[in-house]
Amino acid sequence: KVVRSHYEENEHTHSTERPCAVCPRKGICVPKIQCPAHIRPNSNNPLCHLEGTGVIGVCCFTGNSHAEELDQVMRSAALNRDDIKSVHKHSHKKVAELFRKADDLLKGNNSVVNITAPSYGHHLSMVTYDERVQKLGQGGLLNLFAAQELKSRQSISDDDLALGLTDQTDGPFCPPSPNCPTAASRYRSLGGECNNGLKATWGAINTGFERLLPPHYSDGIWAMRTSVLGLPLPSPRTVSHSLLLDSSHPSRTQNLMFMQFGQFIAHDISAGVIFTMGDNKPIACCSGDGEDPIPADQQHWACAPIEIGPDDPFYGRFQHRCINFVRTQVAPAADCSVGYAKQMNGATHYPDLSHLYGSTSEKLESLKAPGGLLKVFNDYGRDLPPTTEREECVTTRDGAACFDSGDNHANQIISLTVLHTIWTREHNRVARALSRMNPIWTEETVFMETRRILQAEFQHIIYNEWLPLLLGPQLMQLFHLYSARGYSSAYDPQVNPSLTAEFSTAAMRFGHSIVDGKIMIPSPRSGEVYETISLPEIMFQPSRLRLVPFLDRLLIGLSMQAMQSVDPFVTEALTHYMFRGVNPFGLDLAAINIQRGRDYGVRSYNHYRRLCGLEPFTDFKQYSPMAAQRLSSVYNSPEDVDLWIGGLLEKPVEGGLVGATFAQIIADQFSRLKRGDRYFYEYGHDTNPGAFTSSQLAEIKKVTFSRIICDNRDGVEFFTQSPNAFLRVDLPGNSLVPCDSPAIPSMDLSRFREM
Ligand code: HEM
Ligand SMILES: [Ca+2]
Repeated sequence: KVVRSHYEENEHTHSTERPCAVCPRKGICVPKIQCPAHIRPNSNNPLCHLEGTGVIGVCCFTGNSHAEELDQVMRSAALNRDDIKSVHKHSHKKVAELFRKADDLLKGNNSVVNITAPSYGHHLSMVTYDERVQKLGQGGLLNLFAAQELKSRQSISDDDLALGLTDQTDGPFCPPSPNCPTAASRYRSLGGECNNGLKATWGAINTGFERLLPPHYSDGIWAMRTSVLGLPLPSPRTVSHSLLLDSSHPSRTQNLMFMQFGQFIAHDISAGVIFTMGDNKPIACCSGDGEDPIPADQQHWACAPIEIGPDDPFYGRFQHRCINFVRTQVAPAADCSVGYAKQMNGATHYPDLSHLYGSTSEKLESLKAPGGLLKVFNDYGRDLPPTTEREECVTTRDGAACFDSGDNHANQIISLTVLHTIWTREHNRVARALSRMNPIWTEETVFMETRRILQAEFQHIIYNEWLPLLLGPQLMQLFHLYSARGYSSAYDPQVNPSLTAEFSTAAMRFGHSIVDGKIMIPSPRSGEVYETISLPEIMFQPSRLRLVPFLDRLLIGLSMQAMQSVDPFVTEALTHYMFRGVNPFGLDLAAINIQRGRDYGVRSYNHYRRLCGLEPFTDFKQYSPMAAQRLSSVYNSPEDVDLWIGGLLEKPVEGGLVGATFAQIIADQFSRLKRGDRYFYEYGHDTNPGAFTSSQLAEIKKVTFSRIICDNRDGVEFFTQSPNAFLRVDLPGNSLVPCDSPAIPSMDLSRFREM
């Protein structure tokens, strides 16, 4: 039988008979993206057939994961000791100088973002209160400047740098190693450390994003990318307003709950940590409200403000020439090595509900209530998340409320706050049931067992319900993402679960295209819209949650309203008005996404096409005529196109929502998060120290998101729910049914009674 590769039309026709089905030299046949080393010059990775699919992959010799293993072998000569010593000294001096300069800036009155400015909302979406970050961030810079200095002394080559210098373990800063218990804990650690028996920091909070491909920094280390033609890249704001229009294209299948759940997943696993002034104050890079960039010699060194052209169709009206943008902190490598910048993730990389429970014991303690419960704000008989005194909501007038969460970002948009509410209630529901069944358990046991069950429910919903709708059946199968029948045996201790820069700055941000600028709140009288809320009105303004019928109405509204499609159309709520508060303008999230990709040193779009085995677009004409015309009006070369933009222009994969490049970056990420997580809910006792019994696992696998909604909403006006919570209710087979319908099964918690 002759099969044609679906990845690369002209590549190769060959037979599924041996030897194509078998890799030489103990190579493993994997999708191309899982073997980044295959695109290196001189690499010789034979093509092969992926098991059972006829799809073409490559024979990979680098452990079926990152390019890392090979990098170590390829590292050239060791560095001279004296050289290193003087480099360390230089680096300490430079960091001390920078921080002194930043302190001086604080004395002026122009350096901190005003609390009423839209950029303050941006800051609140990213700020971390983890005290360890300050020192780690400085350490990251120390090691970074050491790399810069070594390079300027010509002690290391560009190739060495691109390969990450992973065996050079002599940077000026060494992060503290985690203290792992000798016997593995039954529960995940709060910060994600000690998951991998040998690599204790893999997937932990405050560690770096890994990457699929070596970075594109213009100095090889941290400076932001320029055009391949040596010119500056177009301003991200120009790209945004020239390419991304606001026009409604509702999805024919998915509802807004799919969107909202996506953001909820994103907040669990991905949270870039940006630089701040002392005391966590937001750095200002523009003067006033955004009139102009602050002159370079007076700017904070972490500033990379986005320039707005004088003829900007929106910001021009306000004579604005600048959008505030602060760069992401750099994480020191666990092995103290020096090298190019890897940005710091302020969330545990695993989907473990860290945004619900917090990632430090101090935070967790502040969220716990007696009886193994999570604290709530009991609002006239309804449980809402606990309120916070921190200034992070737009109004503080009487009756307003602002809520706490594990990650401090739950108020960003009210539909996100609603999901935090639902999961808080689910914790307390399960905890009460466990505690009734197991009266001898301590409060702590009740709490930790409940957390373990909720983490499993959440993972099950992601892999069983959410991802298949995003990626379509073929990639789900190719990347082994479907749930197993019983236990899964996919764990691989060689796989680094860490998020990739490409996933966080581009592929997973497909979600910004599916946001609708308005949320329709239905009235209990069927078919009528009671209220249409414009999105910027509910950013950092969650007080509506206190209105008794609101939570139920929003939940049903999210399931009835279509989400937007993944395409180059993004709502103005995000591109003009994000976090506007009381201002006539807000921020442009699209421009921020593009700048963030450049901040992380993510390569241009074509590199990832090649990585996925797709033909690169070397001529703008290879895009659709409309896109080609717009792209060529802003970019100097097709090799410059930003990954997030290129990805949004692709047409969706069969049965999924995103195009081939995003789909593969996302599939690769969730495959790592499964294979590289010893505590993944489907693993048995041979792998997982907190494994479920097979009958418990079978109960967990009955859980759907519709069940979680049914069990935890108020049930005041609406009593029905669609079986698939992420699909439109007008699809055949998904119309609203009562919550006790067999179409929405429940897990039997009696399986969790201790014998
Ligand atoms: C509901 C409206 C949403 C708003 C207002 C919003 C806003 C934001 C903001 C302000 C950032 C930080 C940008 C930066 O400085 O780099 C961000 C990052 C991000 N967003 Fe959204 N977002 C929304 C929905 C979504 C959805 C639906 C998804 C996914 C399905 C998503 C995925 C992400 C990801 C992956 C990041 C990167 C997080 C990080 O590592 O820092 N967002 N978003
Ligand atoms: Ca997490």
